[in-house]
Amino acid sequence: MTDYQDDPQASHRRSVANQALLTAGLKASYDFIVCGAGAAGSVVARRLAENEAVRVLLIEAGGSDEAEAVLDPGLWPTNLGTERDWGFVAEPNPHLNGRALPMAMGKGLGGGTSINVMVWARGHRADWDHFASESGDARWGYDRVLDIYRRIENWQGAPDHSRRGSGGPVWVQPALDPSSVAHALLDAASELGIPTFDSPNGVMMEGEGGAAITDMLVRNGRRHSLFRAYIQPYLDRPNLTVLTDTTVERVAFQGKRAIGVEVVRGGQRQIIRASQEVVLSMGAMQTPKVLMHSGIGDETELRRVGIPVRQHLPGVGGHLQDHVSFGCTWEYAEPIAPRNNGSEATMYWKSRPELTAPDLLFCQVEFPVPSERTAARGVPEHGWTMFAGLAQPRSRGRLRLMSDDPAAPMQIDANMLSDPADMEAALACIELCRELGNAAAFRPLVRGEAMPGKLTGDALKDYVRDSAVTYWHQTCTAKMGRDEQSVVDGDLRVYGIDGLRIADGSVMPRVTTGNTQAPCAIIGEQAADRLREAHRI
Ligand SMILES: Cc1cc2nc3c(=O)[nH]c(=O)nc-3n(C[C@H](O)[C@H](O)[C@H](O)COP(=O)(O)OP(=O)(O)OC[C@H]3O[C@@H](n4cnc5c(N)ncnc54)[C@H](O)[C@@H]3O)c2cc1C
Repeated sequence: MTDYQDDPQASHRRSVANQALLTAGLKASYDFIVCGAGAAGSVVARRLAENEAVRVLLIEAGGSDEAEAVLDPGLWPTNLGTERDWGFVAEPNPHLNGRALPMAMGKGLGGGTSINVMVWARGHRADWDHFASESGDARWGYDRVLDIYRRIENWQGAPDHSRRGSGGPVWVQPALDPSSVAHALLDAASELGIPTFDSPNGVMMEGEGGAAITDMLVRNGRRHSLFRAYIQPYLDRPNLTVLTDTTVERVAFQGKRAIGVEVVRGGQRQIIRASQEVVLSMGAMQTPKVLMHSGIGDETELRRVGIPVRQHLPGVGGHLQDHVSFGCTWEYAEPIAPRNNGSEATMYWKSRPELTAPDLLFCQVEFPVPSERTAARGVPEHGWTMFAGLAQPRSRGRLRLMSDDPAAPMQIDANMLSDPADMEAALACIELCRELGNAAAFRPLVRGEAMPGKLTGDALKDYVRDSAVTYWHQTCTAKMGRDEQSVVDGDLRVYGIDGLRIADGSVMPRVTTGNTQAPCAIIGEQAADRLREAHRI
């Protein structure tokens, strides 16, 4: 293995030549096939390929990540709506005044981690303990997960030996030299009696929450996606083939055993076999879609679109969760240029004092981020937005096939704010945002609040419905657990099927409290551990 950072040009040349050779001589069979080179898929493929005797194929529908829009941390918004975004759109939602929300997800090497905001957020202790109790497997519990985080991180901030590691592949750094507006957020939190911490990824997420400067995946001023962290240093290996621009349509079977995948590449359909296992890591929209096209899902739903049933699993495509977010915006007194990724301070807090863990999630954005509806209310030219969301929403959505054609889009019923408890939490969230943004700490920096302003009753509820957008944290559509709605067990094996596991955001029993790429890395690590154990590799 070469360290890509030490000699990037030579490594790059070697990697390109190696991958050209491997993909030109694509084999009919590999030991393991990992579908999707996003957050979790990159981790699984790398860990399997660490054993030189194991032949791994990593398949990705999108293309290269070598683009300034990917690598420059400040350019992340410019990827939305491009070929690097799947461009999903949810159904019109009556709880959002009939709005149909765009639900971007990353397409290309790195998946979401090549177009996201780079925030590194580990999830709360309670999330991981919930995963353990749902799966009945203590290895999903917080203490074990903390060990994995220590193993995978290359932490660049203040030492915290009991919680942070420094020898792993994932370079994590606190925002370097953050903007005055990020410091103001921490000061405003203190004014309200909310504790502040050195990092959002230490003790802060073991209790009630707090505020901190953001940890991010940025190295030497460039995006450090999980593909770059895990796969890039292995691209020159003979046992890891990375196949881009290739779409997995179905899993191939012999009876109830997965024996490979059916893919479309350059307009041609072909089957590539896996002698050991197939791992689905295509994200919370595409993994359930491929499962359903493979005959794994709710039998009534499958029959409705004419797909023969291989395994009845009613939870496939159900339980869709996401962090719904509402933007509150302040106008700057004088323009302040965004720094780093433009989101350098974060906060987690509670909508009700009796809660023991945060249910609200705040990422400060150093430019205005209105929804398409609230844009009409007047957006300042220069300002900042509190991107404030529900960290533990109760509403659940559902994905449905509209046809037996894998190329056809799905019906995405995101169903945000359908549970009345979510509206209550949203109102508390906006109230807290306004207290923060109007606190004394911000006064030297802002001219005033641009939106929502002092609204009450139905007008405030209307603001919630008009401003709601996705945090891009789609998860839970093939959940891990032991009830009849569960799709995978604690070892991430698909119930009723041999040789098929899922490793991505879709297996979460509930969305984690915070941004989701770090938890997806953990899911990838857990999958790899179980695979290595099962196959003694
Ligand atoms: C705009 C945006 C901003 C975000 N900001 C943050 C943030 O700051 N911090 C954070 O923690 N999280 C953030 N997220 C969320 C985070 O990136 C995702 O939760 C995470 O990437 C999900 O990981 P995953 O492994 O489930 O799937 P993904 O990373 O989405 O990877 C799935 C991969 O599978 C590929 N694929 C899909 N279908 C097929 C197919 N049929 N055949 C072959 N390949 C296929 C996709 O192209 C993709 O590369 C953001 C997401 C977006 C879109």
